[in-house]
Amino acid sequence: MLRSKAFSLLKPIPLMSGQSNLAYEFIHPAIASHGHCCHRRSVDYRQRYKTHPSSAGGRTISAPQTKVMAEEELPGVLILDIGGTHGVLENLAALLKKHFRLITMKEFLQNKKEMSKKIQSIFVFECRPTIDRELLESLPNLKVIGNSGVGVNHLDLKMISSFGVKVTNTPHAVADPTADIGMALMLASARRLVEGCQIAVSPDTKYFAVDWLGVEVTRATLGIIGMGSIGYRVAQRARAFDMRILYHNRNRRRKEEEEAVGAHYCEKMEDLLQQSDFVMLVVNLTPETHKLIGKKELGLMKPTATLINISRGAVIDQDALVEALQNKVIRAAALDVTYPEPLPRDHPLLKLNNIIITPHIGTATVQAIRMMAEEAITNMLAVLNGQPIPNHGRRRATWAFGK
Ligand SMILES: O=CC(=O)O
Repeated sequence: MLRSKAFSLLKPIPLMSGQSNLAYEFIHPAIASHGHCCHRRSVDYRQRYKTHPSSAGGRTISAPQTKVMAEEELPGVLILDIGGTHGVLENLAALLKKHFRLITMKEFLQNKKEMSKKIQSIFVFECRPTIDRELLESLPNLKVIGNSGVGVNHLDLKMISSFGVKVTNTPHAVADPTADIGMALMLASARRLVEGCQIAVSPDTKYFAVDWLGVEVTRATLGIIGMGSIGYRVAQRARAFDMRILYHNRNRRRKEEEEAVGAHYCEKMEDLLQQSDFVMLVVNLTPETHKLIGKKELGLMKPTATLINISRGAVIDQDALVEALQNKVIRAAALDVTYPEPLPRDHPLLKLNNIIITPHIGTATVQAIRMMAEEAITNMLAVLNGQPIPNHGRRRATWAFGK
């Protein structure tokens, strides 16, 4: 019961006009002024949630309890990689501060003896920083690492778990914006949007659209590899384009879920590759999915097909992709992820004209950054309070690795 109430905190609730909460601080003024976009209600977790239900917009929400803790009593969170010059990231720190005593890496290194005892959690923003054995050895009270983002391939889960530390991620916050980027890449590649922009601003005004024709997404076949919450959101969007939707996944979705988006299951990935006009990769990076798409798989795709990757770069064998694009084995590729990130400026992928590359921006939205932080905070506090992680263990589970 508590679990479902706590999870309801994660669902979008329309922001009321005049509502003063943290969610509001995180919205770009241009969006906030319209007052119609959906955001989750921000809750002060210093007020422990022994909850009573109330209703907002037909949904049950949990009202926080009253006790507010002093800063010194708050659990310490070490923050990694909150850099940048944007107000959004400062707001992120402000959001964490409402629930934790914030300790920056600089502060920790300056006063290791005192700080190391206070740190009970680590907040990881962006997937770049690594957490090594040495850091873990110096934090005797560490209980949880809250990863802000769904992919945790940058963390050594086995090593972290051996310290009795849990790792949580944020699949709910990332699903919609990442699915949006998948659709954006598919449409941009199909209609050669980037080339179009370049031509429109080039000094040569005599151009003919017939020289760079695109292909249509509407009624084409989309093959989704990886039908987790992001893949499913892609299918929901693709349905609006009357696309024929195929999917391949370790586990087949329930019949009602397939029917709701009109998706057909391909037990064999090969069948999906052979039939699809657009193949979208939405899997987690694991040893099983490392270089899942190589020369053989690219060879199975139609010469008119486009490969889109919104998961992790290493899911594709990039050398094989370069060769396939150079030899027109497939029509085009559109990647939000590569390895490494960014690619070296002389990388052969950057020299091709049948590719679009974006710099890993699947969750780079004002809303997603805030929602990821809130989801991570909810997870970290659940672990620290000895409570179940909201929605953990369901199909679209928040991961919680470790003992
Ligand atoms: O790449 C983004 C994420 O892992 O959420």
